[in-house]
Amino acid sequence: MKLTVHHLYADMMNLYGDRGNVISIKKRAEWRGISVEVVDVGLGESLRPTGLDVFLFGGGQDREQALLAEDLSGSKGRDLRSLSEEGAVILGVCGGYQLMGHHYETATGEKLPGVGLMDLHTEPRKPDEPRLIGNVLVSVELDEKRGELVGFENHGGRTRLGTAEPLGRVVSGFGNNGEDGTEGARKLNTFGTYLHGSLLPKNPWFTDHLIETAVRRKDDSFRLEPLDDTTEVYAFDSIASRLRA
Ligand SMILES: NC(=O)CC[C@H](N)C(=O)O
Repeated sequence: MKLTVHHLYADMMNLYGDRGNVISIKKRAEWRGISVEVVDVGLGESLRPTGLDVFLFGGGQDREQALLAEDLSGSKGRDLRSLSEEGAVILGVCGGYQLMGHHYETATGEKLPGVGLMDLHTEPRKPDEPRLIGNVLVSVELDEKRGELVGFENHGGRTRLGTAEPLGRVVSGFGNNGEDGTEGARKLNTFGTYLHGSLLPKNPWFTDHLIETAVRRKDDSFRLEPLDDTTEVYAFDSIASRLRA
């Protein structure tokens, strides 16, 4: 069994160690005997799904996002929309997440078109509003699983959800816009979130959910064996306990 991790714009979208998400998926899959190939997909390059895939899209600043918006406006965006509708596993963080909606309006008022994977859009912060920065704790219900995610957010944009479901509810921090208590978004197996950190190393249950979902598109009975997550749980708890206090 071989899982392909498609790392979108690896060299441009890697704020706050988002590359850690790629490493986390790779290691946790390999520790269960699944071999993993990581494929970087840069500007002008097409997606080549294999049927057992995870697509990862990290965060970046407005400057990078403008370059990507153009790259995503053609066949790559169309391919991502079909993959998302088929139930492929796609995760976007912050700048990547913002481009998964209908549009992102930058701090200077440039309206960048998004891929439209989910019904949401992102507005710029108003001149008197701060950037939303800090550690975040989010409670999440995913199918039959209920859990929490910790991460670090740093964004000016305010995301407003249309019909897209939130990924979770903010326990501490700001989330999508600092107002409505929602964090991230989800449609089928497409996920967007403001949580850097990087996210997946500190939230192993969510990493496993992504791996398991990707494999179960081929083999419905597939289950991951548990791992010893002492280190990951320690990393999670050291932040979550402070945020709950
Ligand atoms: N951290 C990020 O990915 C930044 C995203 C976006 N440029 C914003 O500030 O809203």
